[in-house]
Amino acid sequence: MSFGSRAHVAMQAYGPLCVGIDPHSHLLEQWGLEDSIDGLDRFAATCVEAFAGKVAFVKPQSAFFERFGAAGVAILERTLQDLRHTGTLTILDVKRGDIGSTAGAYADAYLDDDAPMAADAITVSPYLGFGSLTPFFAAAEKNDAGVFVLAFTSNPEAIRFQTATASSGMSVGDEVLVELGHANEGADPMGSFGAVIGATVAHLDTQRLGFNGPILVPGFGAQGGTVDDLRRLFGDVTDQIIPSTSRDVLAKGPDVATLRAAAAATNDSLSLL
Ligand SMILES: O=C(O)c1cc(=O)[nH]c(=O)n1[C@@H]1O[C@H](COP(=O)(O)O)[C@@H](O)[C@H]1O
Repeated sequence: MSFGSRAHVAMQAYGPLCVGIDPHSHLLEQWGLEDSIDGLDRFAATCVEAFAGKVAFVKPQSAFFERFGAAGVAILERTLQDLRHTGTLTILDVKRGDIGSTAGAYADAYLDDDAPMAADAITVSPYLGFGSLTPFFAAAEKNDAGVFVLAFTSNPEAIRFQTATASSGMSVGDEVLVELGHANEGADPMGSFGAVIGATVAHLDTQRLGFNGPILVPGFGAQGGTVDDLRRLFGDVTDQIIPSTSRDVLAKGPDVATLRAAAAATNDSLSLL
C-alpha cells in the first residue's frame, strides 16, 4: 500500500498527531539521563515503548542522534527498525536535498526498504530546485514510502525567503505546493508526497493547499502553534494535516504511561479540528 494510503489508515486509527523524537541534551538531563550514548539509547527506547502502536506517526530528528557520531546513528537505525510494523509510521527528519545524482544516493539511504536506515517517509529541502527531488519521489514510489517537502517552515527567518517571488510569478513556497499537486495527481485517498508547513506561519493561501497530499505541521506546541492556529491556517483541509510536536510531549517523560497520556491528550485536542 502506498505511503499516502497507509498514512490515511493510520490517521483514522490513531488520530493525526506526530510525536517528534528530539533528544535535546536538556531533555536527557530532565529525564535523569546522561548526555551520552547510554542516555540517548534509553531516551529513544523509552519513546518507542511509549508511542509505538499508540500514535499514527513518530518523527525522529536525525540531528540529535548524529551529534553522537556513528554510535548515535546506530541508535537511530535501531529506533527506526523497532518502530517498523508497529502500526506507527516513521517520518525521519533529515531535510535532505542535493543535485539529482547525489539525491539518488540519499534516497537509497533512507527510502529503500532494505536500507539499514529505512523510514516510512523523510523530510527534504527543495532549495536546489523542485526537479532535484525527482530521485526521492522515484524511490518513494518504488518502496511505498513518502516524502515531505519544506514549503513554509515554522522558523521566523523563513518568511523572507519562502514568500519571495519565483520566476513563475508564484512565491517559492506556493510553487512547492503546486508541484506537489502534479506529483500527487490521481492518488486516492491521498498522495504520498507531502508538504511541511509550520503551525506558526502568519498567513496561507488556502487555495494552494488542495494538492492532494499530507501536510506535516511542526511548530505546534513548544514553538507556539495552537489548535486555533491549525484551524485558522488549514480550514478546509484539516483532514490532510499531521500536527507534529516534540518538546511539548517529551517534556512529560520519562514515565512511559505519562508520555502516552500526553500524546493521547494532544490527539484528543485535535479532534476539535
Ligand atoms: O521538518 C520539520 O519537522 C520541521 C520543519 C519546520 O518548519 N519546523 C520545525 O520545527 N521542524 C522540526 O520539528 C521539530 C520541532 O520540535 P518542537 O519545537 O520541540 O516541537 C524539530 O525537530 C524541527 O527540526
